[in-house]
Amino acid sequence: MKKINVYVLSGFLGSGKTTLLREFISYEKNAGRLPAVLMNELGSVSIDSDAIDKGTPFTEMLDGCICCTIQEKLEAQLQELLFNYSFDTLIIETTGAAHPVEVVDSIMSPLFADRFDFKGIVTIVDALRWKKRADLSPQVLHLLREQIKHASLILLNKVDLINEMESGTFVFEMQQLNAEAKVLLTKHSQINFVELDNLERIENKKYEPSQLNKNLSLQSMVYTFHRPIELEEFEDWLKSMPDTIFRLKGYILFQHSSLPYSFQYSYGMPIYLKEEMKMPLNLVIIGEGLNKDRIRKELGALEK
Ligand SMILES: Nc1nc2c(ncn2[C@@H]2O[C@H](COP(=O)(O)OP(=O)(O)OP(=O)(O)O)[C@@H](O)[C@H]2O)c(=O)[nH]1
Repeated sequence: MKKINVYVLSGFLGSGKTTLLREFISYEKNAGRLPAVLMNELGSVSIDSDAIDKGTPFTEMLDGCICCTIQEKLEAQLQELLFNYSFDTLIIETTGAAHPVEVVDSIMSPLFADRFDFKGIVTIVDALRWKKRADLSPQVLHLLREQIKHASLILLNKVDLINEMESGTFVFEMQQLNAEAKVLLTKHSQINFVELDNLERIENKKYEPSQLNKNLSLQSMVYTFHRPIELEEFEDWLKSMPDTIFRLKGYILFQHSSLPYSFQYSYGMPIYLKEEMKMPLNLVIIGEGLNKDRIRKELGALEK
């Protein structure tokens, strides 16, 4: 039986993993291969699954964060996929808060290691976040470095938001952390996917997941809107948010429109896209040491 090629997409919250995933799925299909997707999301409601078209085998692990049971859950998901579908490529999008090596350990489980050919970890780095990394807590910075260190291919993404000199410096910094991986400069995670055919697995690098998990206090919450809100008031709220809120995504209904907007926010960049149908008005919020009561109160006040 031909083995299934497995790729792990890693990278911090909002770096561009789902953007890459979408293109990767199309590339595989155009090459005549059937891809399957396993998504591991930090939030307890699904937002990114909209990126996957209906014909693609797909399984999702919600709230699958950095807890000690991640491997068990992942193994169950992998088994479910293998049992229910036949496919040629498996793309695993890890939560931005995950250590990619933990995910790789699950793929290597004796339960099905013979079915998989693990190709490597692709790590996407948000260039703007890297530029401002001094603002991050030591734990988050450590996670970012680990994601870079264990990659077979590194995409320094969002280069439209930095200048050329910064790009050069950052590539050098990535290479200092990981001399074996190739570093590509990308916009919207656009790459020549032939790069992925030539990936070489990088192994035997030390990592200490238990220590990482213990100290990292990333949390997520979901706020469900019941009424439309004012765009301007929402933007004021965004500006008042602490820097430790890293990522927002979901659907919001504004007073000026009868249909909701999909909303994405990472590193100071809000993006609104109008939807064509009604969506559940859930907003996923991810950050370090979230003050959930306060956030609920503030968003609640926008609904009045
Ligand atoms: N300016 C700019 N924005 C980008 C680029 N790539 C992605 N984005 C935007 O960044 C946001 C996050 O992108 P995603 O692909 O959803 O990131 P992700 O890593 O999957 O996010 P999580 O799943 O929450 O960790 C989206 O609004 C993208 O449109 C880029 O190269 N430049």
